[in-house]
Order: sequence, then structure tokens, then C-alpha cells
Amino acid sequence: MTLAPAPMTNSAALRRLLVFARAHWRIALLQLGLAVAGTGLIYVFPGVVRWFVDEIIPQRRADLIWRAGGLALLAFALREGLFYVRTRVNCTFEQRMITDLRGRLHRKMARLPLGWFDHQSTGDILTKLADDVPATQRVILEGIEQGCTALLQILVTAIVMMVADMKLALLVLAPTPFIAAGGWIYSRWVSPRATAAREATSALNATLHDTISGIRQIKSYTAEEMRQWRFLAASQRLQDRQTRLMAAWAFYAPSMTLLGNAGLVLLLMAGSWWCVQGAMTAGRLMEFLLLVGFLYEPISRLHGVNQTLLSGLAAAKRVFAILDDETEEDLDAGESLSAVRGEVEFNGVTFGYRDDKPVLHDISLKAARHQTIAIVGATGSGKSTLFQLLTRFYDPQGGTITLDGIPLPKLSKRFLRATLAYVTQEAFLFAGTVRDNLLLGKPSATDDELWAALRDACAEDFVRRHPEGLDAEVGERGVLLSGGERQRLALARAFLKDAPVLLLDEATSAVDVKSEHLIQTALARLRANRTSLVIAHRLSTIVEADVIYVLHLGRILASGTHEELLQSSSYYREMAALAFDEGAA
Ligand SMILES: Nc1ncnc2c1ncn2[C@@H]1O[C@H](COP(=O)(O)OP(=O)(O)OP(=O)(O)O)[C@@H](O)[C@H]1O
Repeated sequence: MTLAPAPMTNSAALRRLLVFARAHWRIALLQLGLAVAGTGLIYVFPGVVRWFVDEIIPQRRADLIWRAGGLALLAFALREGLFYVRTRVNCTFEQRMITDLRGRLHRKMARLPLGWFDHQSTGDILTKLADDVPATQRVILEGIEQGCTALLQILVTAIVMMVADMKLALLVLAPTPFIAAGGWIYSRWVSPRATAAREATSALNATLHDTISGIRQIKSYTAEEMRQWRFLAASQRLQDRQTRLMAAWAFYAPSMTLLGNAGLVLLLMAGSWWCVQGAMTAGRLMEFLLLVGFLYEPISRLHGVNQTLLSGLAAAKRVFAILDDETEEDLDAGESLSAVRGEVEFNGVTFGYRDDKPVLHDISLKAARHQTIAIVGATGSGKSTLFQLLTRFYDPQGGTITLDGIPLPKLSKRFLRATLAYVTQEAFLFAGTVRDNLLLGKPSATDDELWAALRDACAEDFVRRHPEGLDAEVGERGVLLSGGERQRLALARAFLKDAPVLLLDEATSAVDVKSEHLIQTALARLRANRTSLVIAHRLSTIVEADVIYVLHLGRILASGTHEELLQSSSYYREMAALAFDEGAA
């Protein structure tokens, strides 16, 4: 048993993000440089104000008004110009990082083993890709853009103040330790709750995704109300979590502002006292009042950054948990064979999706070169699972499976899967055109080859009837087609792949009698020079098979040809009697 990895800490997530941003260091540095330059320019105005109050006005130097005003205006213009460039750079930086991380996450997900997906909800995965990735990048962007510049501004302002007047500076800085402590307490409280809010968002999206994909079932069972309650419950959970976060923010933000303003009032009172005593000029006090704004404004900005960082780090932990998953499939580890004979053998194979619930027990079966073997058995007996093992979507806990005598783990998965044309029980089509779906079988296929495959799969007629032909849209999961049409397109895809081993999982169950007959003829042609493993509930489709294996509760009960089994297996005889009676009815 493997232990669940320890949850990532905020600082570990931040370190990972910085490592990730390293790939974009040039643009990050440019962004930081622009932000620093913009920050430096804000100190011009307070200096100009002091110049006016302490020099230009008392000394009646009207000749300096234009020069001083021009200087202040130039500083403002430069600052806003830099702001324009900074915004453009930020946008590029952010979008580059988001695209990069999103690409990595998608790549990783597509390579995770099937068992990983058994324990994930689609809504959760979608939330990670669509919401968590951008939130993650806000950490870097806001961290550099807002966080670094705010810290820098606080530091520079503090130094400017100290150089100008140490007494006043210490007075102004007095509330800052309390503000820092407030920020720390707030972060500790919010961090786990921000993660919980993200999880509630995922759960809400998962419910919504289920409603959309199951809309036909919901309507046919008039289960709209039931789904609505489920959705509202998930929605309420999210509302509660967000409300608690916002309540904390509502208290935190004004408390910190109050502390800052208390410092401002203190400065005004003490500064006025020193002015009255003649220990300070009014210009110095005014300069300080403006500088205080430059000190407290970034502090309040840091509170906002803190909020973004905490929620972004919660998102980052969810994203990194996937990126760090070590169970990624290596498609290229292992050998490839120069030629495939197509002999498949299972030897004492035992398997369960969970260790405590075996599905297949001691399975041994063999498909010799170019043979057709059929697997029959009641629903849930483990037929499709045999194919899941042959494709190495899962690996067995015991026994071996070989292709041409070579154990599957020795072959590269890319090679193994290229030798298998697998027509799954559910004829899945991707949103897109008929052509897009067929090219999955052979990306380099010409239109003539596509039409030939459609002809073989008895799908040519309905595609030709469509005005757009190969460019006809099939809709999400192929909803714009009938079940039979979907299945025939899936078959055409397998014909195009032209692999040495064919795996058919009830591929003919949704086509009409006439099409089924045509498909059987085509399949017979296809099977002539390749090994085929066929799962079919309808025995009529597999009576010609070289060997039929009867599976019952994950064990092989009997094997032989149709005639042999009719003699030797009472279980098979019963199945055949039922099947052929139904067929005759
Ligand atoms: N991903 C999975 N995780 C856990 N258990 C699974 C998974 N897929 C299938 N099972 C279980 O394994 C058993 C065998 O399933 P399998 O799909 O191989 O049966 P089957 O004989 O092909 O059934 P059918 O004829 O209905 O397709 C069933 O009890 C099923 O619940």
C-alpha cells in the first residue's frame, strides 16, 4: 500500500512556482525593472511640493513655478508611459506562463494511467485546467508586479523618511509591526479555507458537468428537481466557504487601514506640535504627509496581494499535485518488434481494479496468428477487462500476457497500442468532423482511403448523404449521429488503422440487421489476415470463431468451437438456446 503524499506547504508551492517562472526570467526581469522605475518616479512630486512650500512661495520665486511644475508633470507622464508598457509586458508574461502551465498539465493528464481517472471527476479536472492554472499564475504576476514593488516602495519610503527626519519616520513606522502581525494571522487562518473553497468550486463544476452529460437521462426520468437539489447543495457549500473567506477579509482589510490611519493622525498631531515649537518647517510636515501615503498605500496593496497569493497558492497545490504524480505512463520504454505475427496469450492472469476485489482469476487463453477467438459470458464477468489488460490500460497482479511470445511489459506501450485496433463498447467520437474522427486511425490517410474505410464499415452511404460529407460535424461525443452511425464510424476508424490485432468489444450491438450483415461480411474480410479477439453478447455473430471462451464470474468455464461447446458445456448450451430462441422470435 502506498501512503498518500504529505500536503504541500505554501512555501513549497511558492518555491515550485518560482522554479517554473525561471523559464520566463527575461520577461519577469523586464517586468520588475519597469515596476521599480515606475515606483521611483513617485518620489518626485513630494519633493516638488516641499520646493514650492519651503522655497518658491516664501522667497517669491515666480520664475521657478514653471520649472517645478514641468518637472512634476514630466515625472507623472513618464510614470503613466511606463504603466502602459508594464501592462503590455504583464499581459504577455501572464499569458505565456498560463499557456505553458496549461500545456504541461494537459500533457501530464493525458499520460496518467487509466486508474488515475477512475478516481477523478471530470468537473474537478476541468476546474484545475480552467480556473486553477490562471489563479496560480496570479501568484507570480501579483507577487512581482504588486508584491515586490509594494515592498520596495515601503523600504524606499522608510529610508527617505529616515534620512529626512528620523523622529518623524519612527513615529510613522510605529504601526507597521502590528500590520505585519495582522497579515500573518490572517494568512494562517485563510490558507486552509482557501483550499476548501477551491475544492467546493470543483465539486460544483463536477455536479454541473454530470447534469450536462446526463441531460437525456435527467429529462427521460424527469429528474430535473432532483438534480437541482444536488446542484443547490453543492452551490450552498461553495457559498458558505466563500462567505467565511470574505467575512475574514471584511474584518482584516479595514482593521489594517485603521492602524495605518492612526499613524497618519499621530504624524499630523506630533508634526504640528514640532512646527508650533519651531523645530520643523510646514513644508517638511506636508512632505511627510504625502510620503505617509506612499508608505501605507503599498501596505494596503500588500493585503490584497496576500489574499490573491493565498488563493493562488491553494490552486498551485492542486495543480502541482497532478504534475508531481509519479505514475505517468512512459509510452516509449521497452522494445518494438520489426514484424508482428499477432499471437496473443494469457497465462494464469489474475487481476482486480482494487487489490481487495479480484475480477479475473487464473485466466489462460490463446489466439494464434490470424485466428478469431471469441469471449462470451454474462455481463460483468470480466470480458472487457481482458482487453483493458491487453492494451495495458491496467497491469495484472498475477500471470503474464504475451504478444508473439514476448511479455507485454517488455514492449513499449506505443508499439503495443499501435499493433492493436481496439473498438470499444462505447463508440466514442470526438467533437469535430467525420474526417477528424477517422484520421485518429491513420493521421496521414487520403480522402480515398477514408472513403474506402467507410465503405468497409458500411458507413459510406450515410456520410455521402450528408451535404458536407467528410466535413460533416458529429457533435460532442457524436450526439448528432445515431448510435448505429457512431458505431460504424468507430469501426471505420479501426479499419483505417489496419493493425495486426483487432479487438472488438460488442462493436455490432447498435446496428440494424441489414448493416450487421454487411459489417459481418466486412469483418470476415478484415479478419482474414489478422488476429481478432471479439466480445459479443449475440452468439450469432461469433459462431464462426476458431475458439470461443466462456467466461463466468472472472473464470474460464469452457472453451472450444461453437459445436464443441454445444456438446461440452451446459452453461454455453443454455446461452445458445436463449440467444437463438430470441433470434428466431
Ligand atoms: N474501472 C473500474 N474500476 C473498478 N471496477 C471496475 C472497473 N471497470 C469494471 N469494473 C468491474 O469489473 C467487473 C468486470 O467488468 P467488465 O467491464 O470487464 O465486464 P464485462 O464482462 O465486459 O461486462 P459487460 O458485458 O456488461 O460489458 C465488473 O464487476 C465491474 O464492476
